Amino acid sequence: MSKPLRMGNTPQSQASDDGAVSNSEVSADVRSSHVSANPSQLNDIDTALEELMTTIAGERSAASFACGGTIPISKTDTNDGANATPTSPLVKVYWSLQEEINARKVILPLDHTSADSSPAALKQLVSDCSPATFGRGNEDILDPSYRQAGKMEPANFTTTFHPADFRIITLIERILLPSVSDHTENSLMGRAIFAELYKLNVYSGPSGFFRSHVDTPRSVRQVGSLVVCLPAAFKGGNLLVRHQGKEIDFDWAPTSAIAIQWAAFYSDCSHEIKTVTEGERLTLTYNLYVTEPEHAVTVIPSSLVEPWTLPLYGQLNALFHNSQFFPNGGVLGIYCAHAYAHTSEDASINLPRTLKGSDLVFYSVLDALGATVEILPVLGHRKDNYYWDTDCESEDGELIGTGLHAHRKSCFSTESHSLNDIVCDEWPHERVTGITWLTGQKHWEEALSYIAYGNQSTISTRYSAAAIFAAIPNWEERSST
Ligand SMILES: O=C(O)CCC(=O)C(=O)O
Ligand SMILES: [Fe+2]
Repeated sequence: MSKPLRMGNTPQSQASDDGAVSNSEVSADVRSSHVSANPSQLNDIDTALEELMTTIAGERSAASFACGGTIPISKTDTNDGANATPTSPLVKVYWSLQEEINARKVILPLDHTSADSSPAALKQLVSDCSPATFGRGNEDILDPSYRQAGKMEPANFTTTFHPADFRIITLIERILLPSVSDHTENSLMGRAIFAELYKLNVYSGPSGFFRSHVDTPRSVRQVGSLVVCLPAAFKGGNLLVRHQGKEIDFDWAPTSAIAIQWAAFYSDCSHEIKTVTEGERLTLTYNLYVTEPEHAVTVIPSSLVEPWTLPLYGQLNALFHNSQFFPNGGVLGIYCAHAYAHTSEDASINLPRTLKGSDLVFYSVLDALGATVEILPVLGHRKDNYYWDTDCESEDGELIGTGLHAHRKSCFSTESHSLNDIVCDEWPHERVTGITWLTGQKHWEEALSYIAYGNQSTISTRYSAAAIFAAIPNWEERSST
């Protein structure tokens, strides 16, 4: 195989937001679906629906500038991820101001059963906070007419609550990340949200508040903020988040004593906290960053998982260092053990990024050892009609796609063309011999459909299996690296 391995095609970029719909397409359906209303109601509904369409189709979608949720506290349940509605155990906060040796502790919500769960413990935490400033330009300002709150730095406290345990970060990725950049960029780069704990804040009744502001971005990669409201009773203190003329009102007071509540929003949203009239509104704030784009081929960043820790590494490394193993180079192949939609439109975006289990290990280890690794489809030998063109199978070797092709639908028929010609024209491939296969085919996807001519015409389909190929350099090259 003379350097047959190359990366697949990059598909065309897609619409900027998932599910975006064109206004004109939807309007017709919408109008015909409310014929019994009176004309003025119709106008109102039409206007509302048009606004809705604009919201949904919006570039940086106004439909998804904020999101939030509630996690009830349960004294007995553990969060094992099995429940659809997860609950949180009591939240412990430990803190220590610099000179102190022993950490102090409060258990929330207060249930008065121990000193750690008493109002005095919470009061201690509040009094150990220092006045919270806010950013204006490049300065940190202390202005009680703009913000009345206490703060503690992450260096001085720790908590048993972690947003990732409740899949909050995953949800934020799914809701807010798609609008940060377009779909193709997000999928291609394997972007993720990273939450950095920024502050513990307390807004105390009867006068804690924070006037309308936009958070100061801590880096160009910051896309938003996450606020987690710990379970402690308070009244007032609504968080209002605004974006493009829309406002979301997070009213956490009614369940403040029995649940953790959270909100996340984009960095460019202005927001404010209304006055806390009673109690303590205790929050953890996090800066949300979008992670550095991963190089499309770096499936496992070796800075995060060292390839030598993967069990397959030892075996393959020994082979690489053996002069008898492929002295003149060669190609190892495994058919993927897991099913991937490798003939879907965005297959070449999603693979190899979404490889799993042994496929991921094989790919990463060989990549780390210096092989050229690629995922390509192999056309199956399935014969599903009488007029099968035997030419197609008479030659040696595998029909390997030149890239991860989307399922092709040919309008050619075997009445006028040989199947060989149809495959050659419609499914770009190379015929490759000499692959050392380590596994057999497991999963098939529709690769090429065409019109098969028999007693009557039918649509016939050939299937492909995704395989990982590793081109191993010859011994001379291997021994010199
Ligand atoms: O506590 C909140 O709800 C928001 C806090 C906030 O806006 C901030 O810390 O910048
Ligand atoms: Fe803020």
